[in-house]
Amino acid sequence: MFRVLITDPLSKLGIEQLLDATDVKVVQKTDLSKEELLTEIADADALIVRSQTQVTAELIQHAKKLKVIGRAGVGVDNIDIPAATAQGIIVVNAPDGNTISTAEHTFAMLISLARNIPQGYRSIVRGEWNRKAYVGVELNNKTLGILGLGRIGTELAKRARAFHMNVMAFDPYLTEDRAKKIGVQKASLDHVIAASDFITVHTPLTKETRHLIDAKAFSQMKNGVRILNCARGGIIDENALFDAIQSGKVAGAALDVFETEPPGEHPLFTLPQVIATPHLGASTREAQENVAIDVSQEILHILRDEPFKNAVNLPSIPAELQEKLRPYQILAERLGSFSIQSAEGALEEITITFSGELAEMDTAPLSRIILKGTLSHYLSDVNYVSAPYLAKERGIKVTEQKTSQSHGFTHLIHVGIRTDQGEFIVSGTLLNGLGTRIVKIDQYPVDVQPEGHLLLIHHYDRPGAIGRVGTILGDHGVNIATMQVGRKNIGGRAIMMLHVDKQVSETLLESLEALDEIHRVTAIDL
Ligand SMILES: NC(=O)C1=CN([C@@H]2O[C@H](COP(=O)(O)OP(=O)(O)OC[C@H]3O[C@@H](n4cnc5c(N)ncnc54)[C@H](O)[C@@H]3O)[C@@H](O)[C@H]2O)C=CC1
Ligand SMILES: O=C(O)CCC(=O)C(=O)O
Repeated sequence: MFRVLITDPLSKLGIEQLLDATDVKVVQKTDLSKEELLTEIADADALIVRSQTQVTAELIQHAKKLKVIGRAGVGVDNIDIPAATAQGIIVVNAPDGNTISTAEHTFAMLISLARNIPQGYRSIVRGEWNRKAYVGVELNNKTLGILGLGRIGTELAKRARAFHMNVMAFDPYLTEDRAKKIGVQKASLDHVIAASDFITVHTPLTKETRHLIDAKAFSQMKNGVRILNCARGGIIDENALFDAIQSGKVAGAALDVFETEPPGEHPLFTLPQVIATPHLGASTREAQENVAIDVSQEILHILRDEPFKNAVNLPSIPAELQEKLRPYQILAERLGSFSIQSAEGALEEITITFSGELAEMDTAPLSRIILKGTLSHYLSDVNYVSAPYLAKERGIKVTEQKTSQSHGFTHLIHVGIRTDQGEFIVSGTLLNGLGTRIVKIDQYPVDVQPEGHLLLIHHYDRPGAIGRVGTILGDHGVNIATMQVGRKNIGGRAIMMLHVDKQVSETLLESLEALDEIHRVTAIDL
């Protein structure tokens, strides 16, 4: 039974599939203290949050069983992604469900800002009738500058175009083609900042976007510019905004998000030019249902080991590709494990080569699995989320390459290991109907099923060597299930690959290594 902990309010309808699942126990506890949260997380398999719960490295450390953190929404800046990745926890979000609601909210803020609607309302309910104080501006023919033309920025642009605004956008990933399709002018950051009557930000909050709009940016803007932030507090420097409004440079600002939430009695609220909402961008019935449905679905897929799509700390893999790669997973993991157990010395580099039909596919997920297989030999709790991170942290170079040459096989995976003591390479394939096979160890062709207890023996090709190995194994009560011998030339170096029925002892390995014709014996357990 999977325990799914939900610590922020979520749509009940949206989480119905979790509540109905017979393999899931849903625990919904909001407004938990830090201590309560640390206790609750200890035995949770999945955690679902919105933006309130701060998923810190400390919280993640207390999560002993956690496989997945689900964010019912877009922004994951309340989740310590590197800490989750290091601990092998998948982070998923619901990127599409609240796009329309947030774009509509931003548009509502845009009109409210242009026409002083909140200020007018506040005045009239105070009993005033002050029409002169709240004269606004039209949107028609004005320039809207959008920083970040992703999902929300794009939907906002469409709405602004319908109001006959000129829309200008800066986004590092915006192509001329896409800009044309959406009907916006692609421009540099400086140009958008200098030419817009309204500027709205729709980027995530990252190191690069923190204070994207600062005092210098304000100084480059048109006089009387109006600013909107319905993305994340911190993208706009709030102190600089305060100064820019006071100096008259900025005519008004509409804010849905704040550097600290809740913002309390914020100095910006003392300025009549500022209108604000308490992070309501995604607060519609529809958006909340959508994101809860999406994130619940992803959580179920991950817990049940099924294909999923919206991982933030893993490259997204289309379900169709996941299905295609699935048969290779066992081979990949076993090759990773085999290679590291066979090599001697401290691991420095892993080179993974995909050949034949695999060279045509996106094999990055298989590389992660191979890496997991390799690193698991040294480290506990490695999974395919944390494996690349852990390799990098330890200075292990990982290279993936592809070649069309598959030496008569439809596909091959080669795993090359370089340690401080030498190099080792193993190649494997999936034989139609016959399962996984190791087909080459270093330069020796073999045909070995990568499973169970194996003995890899490097020896010199001399008469009697095989017999003596058999005798020693027999003396230690170890039965040989299969045996393969590979050599390059008569009397030269050779290998024996044995499947044995049980794990072998250190004493047995030492007895084998004591034989003259043997120079190395490695026990491998897969
Ligand atoms: N107020 C609210 O309730 C909500 C706020 N949000 C916020 O809105 C943000 C945007 O959401 P989506 O449009 O769904 O995300 P998205 O990922 O579709 O779009 C973000 C865009 O920002 C661009 N970008 C990244 N760095 C940039 C930079 N330095 N300069 C210019 N552009 C940059 C990206 O290329 C991307 O196109 C989210 O990250 C989230 O923080 C999202 C939903 C609700
Ligand atoms: O959960 C919420 O209401 C906040 C939505 C949001 O900010 C996001 O999806 O990034």
